[in-house]
Amino acid sequence: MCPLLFCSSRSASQLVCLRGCPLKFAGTSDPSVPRHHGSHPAFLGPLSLVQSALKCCSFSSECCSALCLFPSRPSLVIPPPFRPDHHLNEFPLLSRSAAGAQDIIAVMPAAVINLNGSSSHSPVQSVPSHVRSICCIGAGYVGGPTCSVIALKCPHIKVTIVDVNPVRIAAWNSDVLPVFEPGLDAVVRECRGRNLFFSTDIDKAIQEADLIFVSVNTPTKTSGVGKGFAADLHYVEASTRRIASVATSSKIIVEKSTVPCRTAASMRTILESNSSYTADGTLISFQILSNPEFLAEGTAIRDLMAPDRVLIGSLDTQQGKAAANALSEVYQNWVDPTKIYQTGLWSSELSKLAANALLAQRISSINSLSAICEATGADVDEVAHACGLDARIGPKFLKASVGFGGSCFQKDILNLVYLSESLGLSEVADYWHQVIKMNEYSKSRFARKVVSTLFNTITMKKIAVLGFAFKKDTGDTRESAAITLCKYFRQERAQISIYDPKVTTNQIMLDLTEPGVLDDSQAVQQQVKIATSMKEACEDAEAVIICTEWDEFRDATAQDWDEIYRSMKKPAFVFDGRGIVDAKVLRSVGFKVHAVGKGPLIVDPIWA
Ligand SMILES: NC(=O)C1=CN([C@@H]2O[C@H](COP(=O)(O)OP(=O)(O)OC[C@H]3O[C@@H](n4cnc5c(N)ncnc54)[C@H](O)[C@@H]3O)[C@@H](O)[C@H]2O)C=CC1
Ligand SMILES: O=C(O)[C@H]1O[C@H](OP(=O)(O)OP(=O)(O)OC[C@H]2O[C@@H](n3ccc(=O)[nH]c3=O)[C@H](O)[C@@H]2O)[C@H](O)[C@@H](O)[C@@H]1O
Repeated sequence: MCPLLFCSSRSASQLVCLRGCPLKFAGTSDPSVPRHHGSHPAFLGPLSLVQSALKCCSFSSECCSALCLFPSRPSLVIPPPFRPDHHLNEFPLLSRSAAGAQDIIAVMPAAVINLNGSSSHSPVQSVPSHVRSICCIGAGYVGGPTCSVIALKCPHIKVTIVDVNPVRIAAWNSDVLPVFEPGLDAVVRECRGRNLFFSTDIDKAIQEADLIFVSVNTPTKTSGVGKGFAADLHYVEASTRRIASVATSSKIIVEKSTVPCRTAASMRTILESNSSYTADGTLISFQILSNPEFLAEGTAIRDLMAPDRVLIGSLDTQQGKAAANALSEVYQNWVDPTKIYQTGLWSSELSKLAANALLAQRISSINSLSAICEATGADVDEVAHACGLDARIGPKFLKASVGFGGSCFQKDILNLVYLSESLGLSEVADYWHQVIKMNEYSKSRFARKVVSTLFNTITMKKIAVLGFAFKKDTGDTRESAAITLCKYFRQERAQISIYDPKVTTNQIMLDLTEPGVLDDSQAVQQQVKIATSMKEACEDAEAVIICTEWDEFRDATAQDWDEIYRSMKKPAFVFDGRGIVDAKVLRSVGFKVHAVGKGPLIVDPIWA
């Protein structure tokens, strides 16, 4: 006899198994069995029994369509959509075994959800066609500035930015914002308290919102499958599950985080598998959009105010398009409609990875050429300019450097490499991986040049590092080339003095300490000193290393450099990793200068 209980539809008295076995149904009088739309479960029992019953019974859309899980609390009812054509493995809760062996599973005779996400039985609440309230999950470098600008440009929309990190939220509510970004303070000052709010009350903000941006971090995985390459999506999944569990009305969910191609499908499965009903019994629904962010740090406000394009990916369905139009309407408050490009979901997701890969590829390309320039006497700036004059190539993003940094280029390319490998496209994976390898090479080549030039040893020598952020006009140090260089100098047992106008001492110390290495933080304290000015950093140093292109380094006068030169040990070297100083001026002051991508004959004869 089949051990599972079946209740044919709304009557607890008609007890019969789908295979016709006689059954007794004990569950319906049990107060812990939830009622859903007034219905009793079609199946009820522990997970393993439900699974075996699902295997042995043929399903019909009339009798059961949704699955409920109520492990410990009867109130935790999570009814995912179930299509009659679903294979058992597609049954989200069962295949991912969100349920434990002892959990009781009920299959409810509820709505039949078809492929388009609409219900053929229960009424479904559509997502809003106009946005009056926005929630942004993730108050980071992207969520904060992006939604602050939306609040500025859309005073009729209430924008609430939420985060699990109370310290971050407190900072957003203070006079010292957690993100340094030119122009951001003014935007936040104008909108905060008007239609812009920062909060840790995530559930309330979710419930109030018509549209939710998911703008959480998606770092490279550091363990498990795909370690070192794949994106860690657990923050995205946690946010999605939270939305599903607390939403009380239909919503547009927008992927703002950079994610691997087809992540929207996973989010959709989670949301649909866990969606609930409104107070009046209508099934709530979600439309998922991809709206990747293309802002660059340091110019975020400018990029957000006047974006090259706004990309919105949606499902090619009526509901999908309607949701995309609702988001487009938000942007049209300040963005020209011709700049808003609507695509399919997967194209939009992939375009973000592709754009970053193509940008980083240009930098690795010019950096590879800078090595040839240094070996031949060519000047990389001249080469870049000459190439960039070709309209097909264009002049931007061809500035040779010590190597690119930032939180995204490396992680997104590694993600693309992983995606290509997973698709069996190993040649494609190798191709993009080379962009990262070239970047690593650029950093190590530069570091080796410093050591070899300083007579093959920097042990106990003072090295001044100017700039620690990964680029100017940001306090962000993620993947900064300065970290790689300083770690290299630490291994060579140099004394390092660092000055950056925006990066805090704590952040620098944290970045330079090897995690898990005993006493390393003390060693860093002894080896690394933080200066409060460029001149202080350079005093008594043997070499100055320019890692970040801050304006104050570029704009230092001949007199400033002369003062620095006089305070340093001789010979005094400058290694310009950003190509920002005038080598001729510095040489006239007395420095030996090495600039990335400048041949020795042009810069200085010391390496000839
Ligand atoms: N930083 C940048 O310039 C750009 C980043 N992106 C992408 O945007 C996404 C976010 O990046 P960032 O803002 O730089 O990251 P971030 O690390 O600065 O901020 C992410 C925030 O999300 C919060 N968070 C994580 N899980 C949460 C949850 N379940 N509930 C509530 N809050 C949660 C974290 O506490 C953190 O404050 C990433 O996918 C990134 O690739 C895209 C374009 C530019
Ligand atoms: O997805 C992201 O996170 C973002 O990544 C980059 O923005 P970001 O990393 O903030 O800054 P970039 O200006 O792109 O600079 C990245 C790194 O490349 C270096 N770079 C840039 C340009 C160049 O010509 N040469 C060069 O070495 C910069 O100094 C920096 O270290 C992209 O430019 C953004 O469009 C994208 O949204």
